[in-house]
Amino acid sequence: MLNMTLKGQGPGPLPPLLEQYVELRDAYPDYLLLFQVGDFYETFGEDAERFSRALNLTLTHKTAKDFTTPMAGIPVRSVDVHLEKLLKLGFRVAVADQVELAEEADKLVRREVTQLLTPGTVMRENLLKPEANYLAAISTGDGYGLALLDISTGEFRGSVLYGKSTLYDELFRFRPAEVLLAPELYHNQAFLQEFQRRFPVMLSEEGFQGEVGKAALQSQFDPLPAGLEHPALLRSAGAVLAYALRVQENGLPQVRSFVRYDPSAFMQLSEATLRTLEIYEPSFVGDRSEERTLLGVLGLTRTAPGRRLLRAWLRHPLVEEAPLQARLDAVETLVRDGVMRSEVRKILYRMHDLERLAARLLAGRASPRDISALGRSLSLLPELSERLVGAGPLSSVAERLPCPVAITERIAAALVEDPPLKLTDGGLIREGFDPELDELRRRAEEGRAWIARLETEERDRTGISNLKVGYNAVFGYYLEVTRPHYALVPKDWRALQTLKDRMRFSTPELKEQERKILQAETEAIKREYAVFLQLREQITQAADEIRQAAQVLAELDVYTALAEAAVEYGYSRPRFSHNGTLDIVAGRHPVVERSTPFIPNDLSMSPSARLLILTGPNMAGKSTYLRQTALIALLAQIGSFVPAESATLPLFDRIYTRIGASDDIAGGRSTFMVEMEELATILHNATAQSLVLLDEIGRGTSTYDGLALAWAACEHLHDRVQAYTLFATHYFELTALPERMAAARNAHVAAKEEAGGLVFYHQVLPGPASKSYGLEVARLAGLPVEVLLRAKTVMSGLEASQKGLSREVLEELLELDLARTSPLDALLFLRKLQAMLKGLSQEVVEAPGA
Ligand SMILES: Nc1ncnc2c1ncn2[C@@H]1O[C@H](COP(=O)(O)OP(=O)(O)OP(=O)(O)O)[C@@H](O)[C@H]1O
Repeated sequence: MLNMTLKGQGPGPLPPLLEQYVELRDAYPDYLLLFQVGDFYETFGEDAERFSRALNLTLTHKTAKDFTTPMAGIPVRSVDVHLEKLLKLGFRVAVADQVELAEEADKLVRREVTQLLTPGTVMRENLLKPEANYLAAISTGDGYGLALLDISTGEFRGSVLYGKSTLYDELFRFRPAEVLLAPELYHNQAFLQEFQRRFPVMLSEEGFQGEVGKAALQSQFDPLPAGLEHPALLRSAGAVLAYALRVQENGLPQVRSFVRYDPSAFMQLSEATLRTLEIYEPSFVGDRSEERTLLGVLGLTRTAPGRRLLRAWLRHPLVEEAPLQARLDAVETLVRDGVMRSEVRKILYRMHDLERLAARLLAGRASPRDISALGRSLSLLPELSERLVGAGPLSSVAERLPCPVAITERIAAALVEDPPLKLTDGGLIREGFDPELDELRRRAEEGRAWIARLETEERDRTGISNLKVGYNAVFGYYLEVTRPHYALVPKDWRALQTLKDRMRFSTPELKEQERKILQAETEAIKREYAVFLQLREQITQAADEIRQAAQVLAELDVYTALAEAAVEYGYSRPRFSHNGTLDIVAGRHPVVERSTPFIPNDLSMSPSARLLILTGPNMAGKSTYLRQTALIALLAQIGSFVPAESATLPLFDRIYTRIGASDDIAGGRSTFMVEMEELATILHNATAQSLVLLDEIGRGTSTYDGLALAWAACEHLHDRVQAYTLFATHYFELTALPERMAAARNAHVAAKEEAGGLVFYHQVLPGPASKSYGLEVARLAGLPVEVLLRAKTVMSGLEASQKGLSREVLEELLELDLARTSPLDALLFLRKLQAMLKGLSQEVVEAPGA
């Protein structure tokens, strides 16, 4: 239903311009309408207020007779910068352009919505980052159906996920730019709130209406792709497609297939793990620089598809050895052959984003520049292929790399070196490519030559020594004569224009030549357009080959980047053990070592030594040690070399981390609650093939609760789950675990108190730490001396009071006068003491198994 109102004031009716605005705005209720008025895109009323707030623009007012309303606008020429910001802020934008020229001053020109833009369906290159840009849809019914579509490449995939946390983990890996929620989720307040908190992106329930999804799928695919049998997945895939088709009215020919994938076929990494390991972004909120992330260190790819693929590999590490060894073989070849590596990297550097070029080609949106870039990129393939042939494991890459020579040559023959952006301006097709075009150009050239000759010929004929032939847009070609020569002007010249000291003339022959030139030029432009479309059509036939080339190149790019990192940072090839041995010699943290001189550390584990209790002062490097172990395992399982002198690892099915405080105040969950929820997930889901890293579990609650929980969690992981567990803790009581558990070991990070204060060695050694250095670290951090002294006193008090409790018992004993105690009294007294001790032991350490 239309809502023909606009926030404003005044008794009068809406002026016609605003009426037109409101009509268009109401036709796209969920979009911010940018309404072209001459050189500006304007917004009015509430939208103007929203728009100006979002982009920090000045809010003005549109005032007409008896009516005034808020107005905010941006210049048409800088619209892209603003669109980018709006999309990032999660706006959907409809752009309404003037579609006719304003002939009379007060006539209302026609305007139409010419573009719809939403964060998840952007196709225009200048509004996209190199990373994948996903639109996701989620629905329910025997699990969650998750569909993901990146229309900039045509990637379309989906999965069925069981459990909300699995869904969140998966979404966190893909980071969609926009999400469509089925009504049952969109109208579930609790779900919606939680979802919005986790994924602050554009959300709506669009695409799920009635049968639109099914219809969209049927129009896109015939028959429906396999994998869409699951009802929830079918609904989500339909919704994504229907929504994208609504925005991209010319269809989505680049979307040619659907892949259903199973996340359990890959190593599982929870959202918390991806965050704490700082794979994509630093967890420290004040620092958003990518350098502090794994991707920042490893991201030495040279092409956009390579960059996307590396992200995809990090998202889904493998759990099978054979494909990992194949990746590692490829990386190793490039590690060993530095010359080849640098040559390949040089070639890759010159490649354009073939994946997106192919998508634009299929979507009929490739510009002359796109085709030219495509041609230049494809022309590098033979050289690259040649370089890889015979290069051991890389030969298979060369074999899979298509070389569409005919297309490459055709582009080179057809397009000029540096074609214009617009295809309607001409000047894009080379001489000699199309005879008809050549003929038209020859005709225009002939006319121009005739005119060039005219100047000298007419000078000679008339005796006007400074006669000039000129051109302007109003009169076309003219002959120009200055005042002193007016008398020499022939009779048959027609005056066009009189200026102060000169006159301009035309002749029938000149007009005729001009007409010929103009006609030939116009036809040439038309012909060029037709030739270009034909060329584009022919190249589109090769889109699949181009796509395949893009994929193979992306893979090669990732291998080369990983090899470059391996050489640059001194990584080694990991080995996978079959007997469960984990043996890391001189392991390092790949990110921390980039900014600090790093002390490498070893780690040895096996099924018979699978729980490591790690103690040591704060700041010693416990978390770093835990994280580096996880990162080494993760890198090994994407097929990368690892930061260690040598590393042998089992293939892990999951990596779980519970490191660092992460509270969720907005979500109403305390630090402790978040910690316990994450611990619960780990204890429920970890297996004997999982790597579990726990840092100071239980510190968010009272010491005894915390210790008891930590103890019980360790026992569970050791006895039941039997996962590889690294447990960093400040509870010294836990160092007693190895005495009770066969596969538990102690290790500590060395530090020593010296005259100048605490010295950290960052060295991991066997056995428990000797003492806690909490107060010492607090002193290093600059706590006021009074507070430190008081803390010391309190600590001695606490220690004494722990002992004191048992002293209470002793004092009772001492006070007992044995001479006056009957046997019955003695018995009763003993019972009292026992009760006291029982109360005490319950309160202090009721260590399980103690
Ligand atoms: N092996 C190492 N070599 C060099 N520097 C290190 C090493 N390990 C840690 N560090 C440095 O020490 C700092 C503290 O490390 P980390 O946070 O791992 O300590 P921690 O023992 O977990 O402390 P806390 O118990 O307070 O959490 C890091 O920021 C890092 O710069």
